[in-house]
Amino acid sequence: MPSWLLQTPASSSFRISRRSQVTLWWKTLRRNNSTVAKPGPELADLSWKRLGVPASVAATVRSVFPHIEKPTKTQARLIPAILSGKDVLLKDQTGTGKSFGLILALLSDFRVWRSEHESHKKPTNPSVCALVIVPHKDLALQLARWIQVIIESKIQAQRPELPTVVQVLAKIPGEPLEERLAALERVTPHILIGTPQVLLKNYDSLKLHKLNTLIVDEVDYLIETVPNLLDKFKREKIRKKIAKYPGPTRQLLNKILEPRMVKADAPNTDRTSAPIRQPQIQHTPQLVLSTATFRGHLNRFLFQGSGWLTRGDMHLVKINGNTEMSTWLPNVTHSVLVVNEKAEVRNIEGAIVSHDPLDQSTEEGETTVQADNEEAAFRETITGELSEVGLQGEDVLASEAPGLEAPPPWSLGCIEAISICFAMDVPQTALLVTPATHPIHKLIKELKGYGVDARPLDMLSSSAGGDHILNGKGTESLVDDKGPILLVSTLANTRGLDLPNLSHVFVMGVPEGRVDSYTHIAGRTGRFGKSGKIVTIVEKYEEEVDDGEGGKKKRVVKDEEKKMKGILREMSIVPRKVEHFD
Ligand SMILES: Nc1ncnc2c1ncn2[C@@H]1O[C@H](COP(=O)(O)OP(=O)(O)OP(=O)(O)O)[C@@H](O)[C@H]1O
Repeated sequence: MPSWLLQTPASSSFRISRRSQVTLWWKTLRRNNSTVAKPGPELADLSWKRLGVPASVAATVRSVFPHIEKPTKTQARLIPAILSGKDVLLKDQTGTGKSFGLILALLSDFRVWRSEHESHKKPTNPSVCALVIVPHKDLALQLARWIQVIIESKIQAQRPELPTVVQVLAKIPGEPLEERLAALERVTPHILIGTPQVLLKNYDSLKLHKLNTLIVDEVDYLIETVPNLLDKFKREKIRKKIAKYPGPTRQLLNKILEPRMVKADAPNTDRTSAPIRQPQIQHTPQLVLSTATFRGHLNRFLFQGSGWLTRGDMHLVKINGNTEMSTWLPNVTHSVLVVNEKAEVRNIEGAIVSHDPLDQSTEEGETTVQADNEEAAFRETITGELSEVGLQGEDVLASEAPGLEAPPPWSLGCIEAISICFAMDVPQTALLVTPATHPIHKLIKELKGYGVDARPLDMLSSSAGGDHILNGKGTESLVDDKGPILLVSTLANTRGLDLPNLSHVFVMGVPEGRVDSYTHIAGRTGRFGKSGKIVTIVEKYEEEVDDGEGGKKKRVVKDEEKKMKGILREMSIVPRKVEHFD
């Protein structure tokens, strides 16, 4: 295993909105009358330097990431916004370089490094300057790896020790958390990247008193909000539940941004209900929230319920990119395979042989998709809150303990469909995204039985993901002489991960968060103009089972095909046929 992973700090000193929703977003932007960073054709030509990235950082990026020639449009708006010290709300497609842009901005931000500029002496009361909250350990490791590659590049004349620059605080399997906490106690990094539960649990030992920048990546996943379209009673119930049991990210933001919230809640002398906005509350860190699926209800919560954005419109930049998946991932095709109770596999109804971007025909009916989606997105958010990666791994192992044999939650037809597509189509690397409830090791064993080289996605193992972030360039080195591999993971553990050379993503079942989840899963491939295929395997059957009361039979219907049709229609995606199943 390469040294940087072994070297823990301790050992070294939109979803695609329909048009109406896009309009709503923009209306909200206007109503809030804040500074909106508008794209311009000239942005593509801007050099890093013009964005505020120091020449040395820009030269290093060019040297260690040769494929990165110029800023993306998102980065051209994001980096100056962060450097301005304003709060930033960023919504743009998957794979537009949002996370990379966040890291570059931090590396370019004088405020993050100022203790070293101000004095050559060791600071007496050092503080973390930038805190980055991410949903899972692999994303934390990926971001830290990018920073390490830049900091330790040969062309950097002075190379600071990595733990002084960045540390990761997350549960890493096989590594005691205490070691990371001890390292954090010994050396305060400028940038701390962590997962919410671990950060919250250890909040009192984090040195955040001079925090400049607070970033939440994949924010819609980390901050639970009440979906719009549920009925009033349900909405109220969920609101109460969230108020009683706020997730760890909410709690962290409440603690860190408390001075702003106190001011906002203070008695208002002019007897209006408008929050008080005073310059003296600006000492709280800048807040940066980023995701590809920034929903209206999250937006509303941020402005009307959170108390976090009380510095006024002059202190806020909103960046809103393109939201149509068909335009942002033009080289990605979407297929759905439907498995019945006899393990027979067919293409979803309405799938076409060749993709015609002009053919956007849709079917009638299924008007409840939006409401379902909102509710499912909420459920997924809550699940995400409760299951950080480490915990989920433990759950999986527990469910696979001997003596607890339960029938697998997938059908044989699903496994066969994946195996056939994998054998026929995948040249190098594919990803299989399963529901969080699936026992991954059992699934892998079953896939291996069909000849698939399946491995759990694991950034710490060079043979199952780690090489990707280690070489910083791609997944080529994942593939040994044996042939293509299938990395297996859950949605919770793949959000935001960058695996540039994936050609295929297989999805088992309807993603729980519906359109939002599907957007993030699909966004693992087809990044930066590459092509990719998403194949979702769903079940449709009707069967009679005992009702458990008096031997009567009841009819059980599972129709995931209908749900997938709804998702694709909402995203204006026309599915393509997988030819092996015609
Ligand atoms: N300016 C650029 N030009 C070309 N490639 C870039 C550029 N910036 C970042 N990349 C590449 O894009 C990938 C990173 O994308 P990143 O994870 O930042 O996207 P993202 O918008 O955060 O995606 P997601 O929404 O899925 O989290 C990396 O492979 C990185 O090398």
